[in-house]
Amino acid sequence: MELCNITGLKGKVTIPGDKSISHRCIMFGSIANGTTQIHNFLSGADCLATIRCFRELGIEIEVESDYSSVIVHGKGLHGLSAPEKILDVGNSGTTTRLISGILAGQPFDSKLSGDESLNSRPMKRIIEPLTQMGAHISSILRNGCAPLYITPAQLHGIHYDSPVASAQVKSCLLLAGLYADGETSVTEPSLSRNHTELMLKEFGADIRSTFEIGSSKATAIIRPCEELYGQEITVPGDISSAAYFIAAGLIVPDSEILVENVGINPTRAGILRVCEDMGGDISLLNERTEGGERIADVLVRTSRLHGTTIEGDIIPTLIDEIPVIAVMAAMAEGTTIIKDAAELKVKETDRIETVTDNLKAMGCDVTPTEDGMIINGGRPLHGASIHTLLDHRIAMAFSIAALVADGTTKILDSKCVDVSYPTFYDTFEQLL
Ligand SMILES: O=C(O)C1=C[C@@H](OP(=O)(O)O)[C@@H](O)[C@H](O)C1
Ligand SMILES: C=C(OP(=O)(O)O)C(=O)O
Repeated sequence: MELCNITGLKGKVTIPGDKSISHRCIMFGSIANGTTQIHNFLSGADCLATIRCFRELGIEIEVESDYSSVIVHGKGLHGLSAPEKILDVGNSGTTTRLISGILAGQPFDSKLSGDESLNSRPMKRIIEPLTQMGAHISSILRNGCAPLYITPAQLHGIHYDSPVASAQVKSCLLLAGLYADGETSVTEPSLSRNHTELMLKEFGADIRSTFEIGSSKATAIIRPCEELYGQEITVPGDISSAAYFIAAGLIVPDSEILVENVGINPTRAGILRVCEDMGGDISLLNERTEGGERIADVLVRTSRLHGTTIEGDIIPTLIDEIPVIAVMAAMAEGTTIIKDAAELKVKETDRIETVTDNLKAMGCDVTPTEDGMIINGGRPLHGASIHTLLDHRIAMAFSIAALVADGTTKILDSKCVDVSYPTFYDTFEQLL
């Protein structure tokens, strides 16, 4: 994909369904009794991997040709059947870690494996606590990564003090907790996205959250239950996808964009605070609650941004948006410091490296650090070849950078946007 400098992005865009919520609808619907009807499902490759895995586990999942409606014919907590082949989790960390929690409680063997990037991401973070619960789960190559092999075991409830704020680790253990013989609780250093807690409650699970006063620690507690019940769910637009249009509206000269239908759950919406902190002209319109999730339309106008510091508890609430926040920081006056974000190193790529390498290639003054980066913004960016290394977030973030860079920017392997936002470039054209 080749892109160049433009001005005046005007109009409105509607954001496709949230990736995290779409995954969970399929998973929870599969182990619930009755049907789960999903509207506005995200047809990104990651969520299609989740559908593929649950079909392989014997679940009938009907999809409209445009995925506007998906129906999951759940078979209850104990209704999955043994897969005939290795479960292919593609590029999706969420599929891998959440499904492992469910598979650990099944009376059959399963193996799962993904693409090269997925199979190099750390799985010890779920193998260790699941093993503490009594699960039989191992890394087939003994390198702490997928492919994973899971065999039947009786699970026990544990308390797990997680060293990382990770919704995938938390959700994996909570799902395993559905199959345990007692209460399971997970404490994380600060609250990560809480869709699992909100949605499992709607499905009828006995789950609650507690927060330590005077500390940022958060604990989610689940007790095994008899059954879950199918739901009708409308998936809110994904704030992680909205982020590209929010950033474009703020940094492309003479722009005004209304980004419609954005999920603004506080555990996801850190980017909105950062835009405000950077001096962005951003407002929330038409705020509403649907299916327990807060939603709004986000209006952004071109703004003179300035640098900021992003650190601490806000990091888990914007972890996937850091690549595009870094692009905004490159265009902002002054210095932006991003720290406490070492988790970036274990995403689809090492995003500290991919973001800083590509920003440097465009002429930005940026220094990678152990847990983030320091960006001295305000220098003009120039067109470059962007090495996405097949990371969808890098492709989209640098497509936005291309709009404010001199000359032409070439996004290599731009097709990888399909992972989370297959219609990204089409939506873009609506604003030109
Ligand atoms: O639970 C989820 O749906 C996700 C959790 C986050 O990962 P971690 O749990 O590894 O932080 C995030 O980066 C990912 O895109 C989706
Ligand atoms: C990290 C991401 O996803 P996952 O962990 O599910 O692969 C992402 O979408 O940016």
